Amino acid sequence: MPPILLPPPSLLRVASASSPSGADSVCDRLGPGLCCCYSMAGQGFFQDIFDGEAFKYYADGEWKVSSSRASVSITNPSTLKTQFKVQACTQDEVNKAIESAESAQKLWAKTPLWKRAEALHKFAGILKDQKNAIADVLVKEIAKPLKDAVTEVVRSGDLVSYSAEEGIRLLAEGKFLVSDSFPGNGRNKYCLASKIPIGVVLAIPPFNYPINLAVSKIAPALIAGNAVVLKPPTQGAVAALHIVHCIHLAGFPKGLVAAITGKGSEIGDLLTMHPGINCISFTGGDTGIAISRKAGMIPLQMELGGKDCCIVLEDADLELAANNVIKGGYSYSGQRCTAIKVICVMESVAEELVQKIVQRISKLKVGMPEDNCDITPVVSQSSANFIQGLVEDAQKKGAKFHQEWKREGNLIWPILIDHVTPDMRIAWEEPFGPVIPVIRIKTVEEGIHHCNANNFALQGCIFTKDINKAILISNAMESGTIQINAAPARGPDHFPFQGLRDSGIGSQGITNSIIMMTKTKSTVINLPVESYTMG
Ligand SMILES: NC(=O)C1=CN([C@@H]2O[C@H](COP(=O)(O)OP(=O)(O)OC[C@H]3O[C@@H](n4cnc5c(N)ncnc54)[C@H](OP(=O)(O)O)[C@@H]3O)[C@@H](O)[C@H]2O)C=CC1
Ligand SMILES: O=C(O)[C@H](O)COP(=O)(O)O
Repeated sequence: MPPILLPPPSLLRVASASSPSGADSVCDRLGPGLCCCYSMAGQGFFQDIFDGEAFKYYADGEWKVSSSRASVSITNPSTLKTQFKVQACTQDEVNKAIESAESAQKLWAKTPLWKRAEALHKFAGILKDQKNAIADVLVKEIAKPLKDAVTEVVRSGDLVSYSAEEGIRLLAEGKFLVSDSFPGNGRNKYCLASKIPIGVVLAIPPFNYPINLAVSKIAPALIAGNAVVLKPPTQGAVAALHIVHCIHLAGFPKGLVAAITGKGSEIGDLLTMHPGINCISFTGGDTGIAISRKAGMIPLQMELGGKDCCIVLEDADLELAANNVIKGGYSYSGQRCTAIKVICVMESVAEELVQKIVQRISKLKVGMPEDNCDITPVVSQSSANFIQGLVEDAQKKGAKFHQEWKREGNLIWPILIDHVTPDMRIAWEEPFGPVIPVIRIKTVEEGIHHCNANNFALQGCIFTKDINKAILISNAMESGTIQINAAPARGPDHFPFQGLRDSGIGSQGITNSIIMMTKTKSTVINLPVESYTMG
């Protein structure tokens, strides 16, 4: 079926002043059903991945339609209409994809490192060439602001190339050990230890970075000689399928990479408990905790939720702190695990900081992702309802609001909730939305305590001009990463990135991911007599 070509967005939407969401857009006038919204998804370069109704899944080097004849609908968070459909894959299709990945991996493990790197560089190049088409999908699928969507694709291409280069160096090295360093031994044993592939890696990224958090698993896995089975988030699946097409065109061996679509709640256990899976790399919510209890004897890499605590001291640069709260707390409408999720500010400077943040919030552009607004609709109605629940709880318990609560569909206007107390849910829970609580503290220890009392322990940050104090506080904050004088962030993507307690297992970042997706093999040479290499 030829791709449907639609006029550009400007002809489709008429945003009225009162409702920036363009409530009277052509899509609405056309009534319920598949949104007419313009999209480059599955067209031109990507037409092979689309069957005219639903996007295909990818296995054994081919784009396929599921025998289930069923599909999963994906709702555009901005229009609340079905935007895309993907295959609901069957158990048999999952099994076949994993079998094909297992056999392809055996050959891939014998592919020279430079050839693996060459294929990854080719993938990165195609991905970056297609940044606009893929960014357009992110806008429609997860309401990511267009500028951030393009950034995510480019950043992902860079991550793939960096993984290729890092892998060539890292995996070219092993260890050579001699036996006499251990008491009682002479030098008659040589040990050659090297990193070898782990097998088939199951990659499960979340909705908020369906491209970057997919390649952050795929690229390290591939350079390390593994196969990859990708289970993309339902919302974000079409964007993920677009990058899989870039992998397909880069010429990786048939079957080495598979992309299985379907609701995590329906096929998730089949994948995570499958005997053919040798490692799981997961990013998302507490689903990861459930998975860690079901998975077998395999390595797990988990990056879960966060309640990143921002501690502001009396000597802080409050302009800097306020700027970072805006960038670090409200970008992508707070839907980042590393977003600032609670501010603990010394009460002597609290009023001044709050006013600076309030003034900056008033300048944030609220509206649609196509228009590059700062605050766009959150990913789903259930997410918006959850956020509203936390806000209402705080309101009921006496928190002070500096902005009116305002919501239109999934679009939530940014708010700062002040004088938050520990009895309020928002002091502890992760809204994953554009709402930030402020707790006024009398001592730094109160801030550190609040940070450490949470089940989450992903990142945190401190604003102070006293570097010695910053280090001491950072040491006391039990989180995976502490940023000093900047907002939490995962990037740059080669930095180690890890969550403690309920925020994760293991460590990401390109190098740590490559290492985690390998295992060690030792070969010991036993000499008939001791032998010392002489100069
Ligand atoms: N650490 C982080 O970066 C992120 C944290 N989060 C946190 O998680 C919360 C929920 O977000 P959400 O994206 O729904 O996170 P989920 O944990 O529900 O989903 C993450 C991924 O896991 C898949 N999944 C769901 N159930 C299973 C299962 N039983 N077995 C295997 N995979 C499964 C999902 O697929 P499917 O979409 O089909 O369900 C998705 O691909 C957020 O509000 C936030 O608190 C969310 C995103 C990123
Ligand atoms: O899981 C997330 O939300 C991302 O890891 C955050 O990445 P960022 O800090 O680079 O936005």
